[in-house]
Amino acid sequence: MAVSTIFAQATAPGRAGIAVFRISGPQSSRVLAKLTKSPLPAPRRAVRRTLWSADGLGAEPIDDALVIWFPGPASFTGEDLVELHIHGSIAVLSALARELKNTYGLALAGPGEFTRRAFDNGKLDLTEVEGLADLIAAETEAQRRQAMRQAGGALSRLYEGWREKLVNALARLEAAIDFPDEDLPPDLIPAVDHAMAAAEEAIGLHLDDGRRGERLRDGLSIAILGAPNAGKSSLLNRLARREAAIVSAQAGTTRDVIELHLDLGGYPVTLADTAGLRETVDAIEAEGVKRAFDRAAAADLKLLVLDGTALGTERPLVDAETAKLIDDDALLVLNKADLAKGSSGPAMPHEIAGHPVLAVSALTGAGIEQLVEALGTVAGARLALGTAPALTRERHRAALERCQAALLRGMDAELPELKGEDLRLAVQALGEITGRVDVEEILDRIFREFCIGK
Ligand SMILES: Nc1nc2c(ncn2[C@@H]2O[C@H](COP(=O)(O)OP(=O)(O)OP(=O)(O)O)[C@@H](O)[C@H]2O)c(=O)[nH]1
Ligand SMILES: [K+]
Ligand SMILES: [Mg+2]
Repeated sequence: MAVSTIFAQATAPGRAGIAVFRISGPQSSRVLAKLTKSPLPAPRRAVRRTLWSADGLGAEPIDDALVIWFPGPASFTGEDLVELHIHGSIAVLSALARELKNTYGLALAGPGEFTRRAFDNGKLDLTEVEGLADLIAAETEAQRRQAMRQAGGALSRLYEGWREKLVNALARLEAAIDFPDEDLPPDLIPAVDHAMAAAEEAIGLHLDDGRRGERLRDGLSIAILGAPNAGKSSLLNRLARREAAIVSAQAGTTRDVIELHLDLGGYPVTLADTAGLRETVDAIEAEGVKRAFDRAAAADLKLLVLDGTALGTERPLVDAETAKLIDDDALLVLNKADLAKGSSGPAMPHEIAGHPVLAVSALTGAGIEQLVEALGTVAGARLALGTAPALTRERHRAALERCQAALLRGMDAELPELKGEDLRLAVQALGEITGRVDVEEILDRIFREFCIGK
């Protein structure tokens, strides 16, 4: 089937100084020459050209543009490709789109179609495609760095490296099975087992990373929890620097979980305000409290807000419901320090139940800087990029777990045929991650180099 030539606006919709159109496919050069009424410019050089409309009665200029000609395969898609940098007005954009469709019969690209073509033409593998998608979606510095690594092939090299070693082991094993009469080295099976064990160990270490790569993509989830009126919503607003949640003196104000995203020192964080924890007969509030506990269980970090005005009174500083949530993933915050800290008042505690406590005032902003710093430290510790590339997607995790299981089975298998089958499944699972799957092709290549006197 003939490959179609597609076009799309590469920049975001709406009015802008400049917008970029991309055209990819076999018709690209013809369209560019006709559209500019000029010969093709030198490859990969930006040149200024008038774009002409051939639509309607007489020729008419559409826009004054910068055009770049990328002959395939040295282009993003691997096909002949053209970039048109035009003025980003709605009228120019629609005039050009109309021209490309009506005069040249080009098809508007579907979502991801340019990248799909890049993948089909071997310009990117699947992890690189995903890295590119993450780079485009990156909101914080750490996300950008992780995405850049992956788009640059760091994960691809890691997984392909493991796969290549396993394919080699598989080729040797298959040779032993297919040519049993030949004199094969006696240490062949142990060597295959050794290769499987080494890969299994490396994959195990990679899987056991506290999900930091996946967390970095999603953001660290922090839940703000505590008794009614402790000042949770006030704290959320203070951290967000806007009035995101309703604050009132009435206990039981917040019902729904209110979520917002923050950039904490380059790390993405999802902050959730929740209903005040208490036993209640109000059905709606009770549902809110249930959701708060659910959120507490799902959160990476719990920010437990205590009401500092309870200091030096009969009221307990830590209420029974909040006490249930104190564990290693909890950070205690003593709010309303502005009220609690009088010259005659009781001293602020620095720890409760062995957990450090930060004194803050959501009202005045006192202590908030220290709190942000503490949260940033936690986010950094949980999300920071290590030297080895991190696992970033559930899809990869699932395939790696399948690979690992196959390796463990295969290492135990007595029969070489069964060992080989598991090894083949392990190789297959790794190949699915990058999308470079064809085992047979690699086996053929390796077999050809195999010298068994045949
Ligand atoms: N003085 C003082 N008042 C505060 C502070 N933080 C919150 N408040 C007040 O405490 C009351 C309750 O604040 P909220 O932020 O609504 O408390 P909450 O924990 O979200 O309450 P619920 O949603 O009902 O559980 C409001 O009147 C706030 O103005 C603080 O740091 N200092
Ligand atoms: K309240
Ligand atoms: Mg609230």
